[in-house]
Amino acid sequence: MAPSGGDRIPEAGFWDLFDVFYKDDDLLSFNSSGLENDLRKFLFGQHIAAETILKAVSWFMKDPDPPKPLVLSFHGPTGVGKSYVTKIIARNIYKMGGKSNHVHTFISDYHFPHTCEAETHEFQLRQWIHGNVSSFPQSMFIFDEMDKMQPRLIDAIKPFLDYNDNVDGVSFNKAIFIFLSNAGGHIITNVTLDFWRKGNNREKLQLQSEGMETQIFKYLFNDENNGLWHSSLINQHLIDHYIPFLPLEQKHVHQCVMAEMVHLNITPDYDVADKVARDMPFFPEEEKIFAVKGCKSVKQKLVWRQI
Ligand SMILES: Nc1ncnc2c1ncn2[C@@H]1O[C@H](COP(=O)(O)OP(=O)(O)OP(=O)(O)O)[C@@H](O)[C@H]1O
Repeated sequence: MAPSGGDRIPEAGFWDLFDVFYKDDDLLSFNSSGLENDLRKFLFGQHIAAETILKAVSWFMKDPDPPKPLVLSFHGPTGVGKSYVTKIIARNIYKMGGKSNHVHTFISDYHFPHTCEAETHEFQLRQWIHGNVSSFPQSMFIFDEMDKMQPRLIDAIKPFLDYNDNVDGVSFNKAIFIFLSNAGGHIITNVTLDFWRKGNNREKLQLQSEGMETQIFKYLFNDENNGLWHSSLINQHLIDHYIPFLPLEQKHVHQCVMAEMVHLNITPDYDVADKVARDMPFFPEEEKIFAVKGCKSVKQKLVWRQI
């Protein structure tokens, strides 16, 4: 009964009815090499994200007494694997992976559409998180379109993210919070493009290259149009890692097509994958180096070819 199932956040107290379902032990014994293998095998073209996520999640999962919950903020253009990687993380933590009752996904526009109901949403969101963590401390909360979230709601979850022994008798220090957004995506794209134009090997691009991490941080700190700016999450340093997802090139889209063929039980065909990848739109106008939609709609293109 997580919001990811398409349900609105229920009335306060509603989750008490489901307490019994949260008693099951859905946790896997965490193994960092399992996560490493999955990231290496299934996540294409995201060496910075893969490395940072592996270190952050492994360190956190192995700590028997973390001082605060793990808070990750994923940034990047569309279709480059931000949501996808949350599933990879989830399946290395929970037996039921992303379908676990302990993985809760909130989509700003869907779950919190009306500013006028902010007070109700704020209350329900707090209740939902508090209730779930009190039943299952290792819960995971994913906030999609975080930059569009009302600052008031972001501030509502702040006490859960901080260095607190407990909030109303519940410790949140074993929970994981992941924020997804396109905020800062243009900075990541520009840095990657500059790097490419200088003839550098993409894999040599690092979090600190061209001050990328600082640039993202500064942008979030200064851009009045994104919800994070208005909240105090950034200046109170409650986010542990800002993780950039790079724009994908044609070879990565090709890898996505090959993976999707396996997923769809189609015999993988390198040439067909090549055609599908080439058919996707690329930018900038002159060089056509990055996929406009990343690996989004690869599945639709493939299915379309099968009809
Ligand atoms: N780097 C990648 N490696 C492997 N598959 C990928 C990658 N990026 C995207 N995909 C595929 O494309 C689909 C769409 O990607 P995803 O939903 O993760 O994009 P996103 O970065 O969250 O985009 P948005 O910002 O628009 O929400 C995924 O389900 C996955 O199948």
